[in-house]
Amino acid sequence: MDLLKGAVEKGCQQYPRSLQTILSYGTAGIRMRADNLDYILYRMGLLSVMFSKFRKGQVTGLMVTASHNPAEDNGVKLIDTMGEMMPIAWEKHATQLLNVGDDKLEFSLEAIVKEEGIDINIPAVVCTAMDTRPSSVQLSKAAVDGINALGGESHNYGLLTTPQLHYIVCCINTKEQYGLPTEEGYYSKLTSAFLKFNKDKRTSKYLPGLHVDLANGVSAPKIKALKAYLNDSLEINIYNDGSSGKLNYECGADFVKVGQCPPSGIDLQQGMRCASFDGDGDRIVYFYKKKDGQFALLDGDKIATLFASFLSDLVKASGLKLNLGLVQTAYANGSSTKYITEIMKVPVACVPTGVKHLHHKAGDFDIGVYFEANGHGTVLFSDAAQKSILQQASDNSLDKDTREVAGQLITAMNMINQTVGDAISDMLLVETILAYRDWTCEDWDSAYTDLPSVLLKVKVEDRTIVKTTDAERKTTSPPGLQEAIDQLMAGYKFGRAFVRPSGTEDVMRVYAEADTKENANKLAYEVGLQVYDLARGIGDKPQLPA
Ligand SMILES: CC(=O)N[C@H]1[C@@H](OP(=O)(O)O)O[C@H](CO)[C@@H](O)[C@@H]1O
Repeated sequence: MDLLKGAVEKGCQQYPRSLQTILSYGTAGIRMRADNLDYILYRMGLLSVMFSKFRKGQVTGLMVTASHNPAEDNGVKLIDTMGEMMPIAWEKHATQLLNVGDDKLEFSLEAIVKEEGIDINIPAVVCTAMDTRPSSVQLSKAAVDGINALGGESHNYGLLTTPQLHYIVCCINTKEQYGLPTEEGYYSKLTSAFLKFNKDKRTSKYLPGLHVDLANGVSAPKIKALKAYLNDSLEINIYNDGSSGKLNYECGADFVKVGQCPPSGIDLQQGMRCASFDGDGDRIVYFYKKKDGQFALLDGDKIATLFASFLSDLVKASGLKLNLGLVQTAYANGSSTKYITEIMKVPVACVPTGVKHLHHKAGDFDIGVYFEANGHGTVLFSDAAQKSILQQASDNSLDKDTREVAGQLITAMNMINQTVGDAISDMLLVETILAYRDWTCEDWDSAYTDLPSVLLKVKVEDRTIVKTTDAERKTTSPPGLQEAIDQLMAGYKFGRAFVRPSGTEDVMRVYAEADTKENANKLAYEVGLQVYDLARGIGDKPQLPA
């Protein structure tokens, strides 16, 4: 294993492991806090080469991207696109490889080779990309050094959104069946579908103007590039483009969703249809001002129901027998789940937090729509579904209308980035559906009314003592916590609450919803106090949300 030895020796000299490191493989990839982050990227470079070899030379992707939390300046999120998404089974390797000391690195690599039966002589290819943080340049270099040190071929795509890198990796691995493996290929695939669907649109209520907050992140240059392909069929007004302002600070999807308010920079007026992306372009939420002047959020749940109802109408009209399902997490608003199951009659699955869980589950359906409430999601079409839709569209024995509906499904499929949740692609599909139905935001929002909900964070000594089950909706430890939550929930109309350790921050998250905002706040606060008391809280006790 000279190759391993060489890679380890070189790497440990140039990128020695930091002594102060906190690492975990959480909901969104590797979370890290260290004096020098470079060594982590170097090791991820090594791991992505291993993965490419494991996949018999298929291309792997490595995205250097920041946390959605602007307060965590020293925290970095690293997403391994690994073709589609890092398989959950490989997370243990990532955690292990990143946590061992320099002296154990070689041993750790050998263990992966052995356990996964990797042929080390197979050539490996890794595509890298990064977001706009100044540190990304240095971090990408370390990743590329790691890739090259293990004999991997690296292709650096520079600045991309996370979903763009996923798309490119997928195009390469499918031998361009999915599209052309370039940024231009990406814009061209998505926008051709958008223009095709919207070419005859005649709307009176829907107006093509959209106001988009880009979180001062990498989507800003990308949306500018996209606009050139849209021929003014969608007017996009850009805010928070990074020319001033800090990444995700007082802007972006997370800020808008959690704070239930517009981002800084947008002076929200009635009649404006707005959207907020997150920093690396994989989440989107919409918002607008209601007639009564209230701020209204159209979050991932609302986007999911919009997509599912649209696709389900098309499937019904096409006569195709395809099972369409929706995947959510415990954070989905109770009203959305009720609406989907009882009114739309679409099956719903609930999985643990983190897009990797939703993505995998969506594969159980012919058409699987998945979204986290925070706006992270997409739609997957099974191979069989794609085949039957394509067949139907070209079956001349069928009437023209039926063939046309199948054609519309194909166009929608081409607009969707099926590799991962993608703010750009989701935005194009939302706009298409609103135009198709000639809907305003109010029309879209009227499907169901969200129950008031609230999110709290509680600091605890050790968040790993809290264990959950039932897709994180119940705790099994510490003893007594679930019983306490059950009792509190019973005291509120439509009361629902759960707690789980965050996978991206060093906190416990508390979620509560109830019939009124005041009750949701009270329930979250009371549950927060129980977490503080029973799970060894530290620092200030939770406060009643304002
Ligand atoms: C309540 C919430 O929004 N949790 C987010 C957040 O994870 P936590 O494990 O809750 O810290 O970040 C993840 C990555 O972006 C995202 O997948 C997830 O939905």
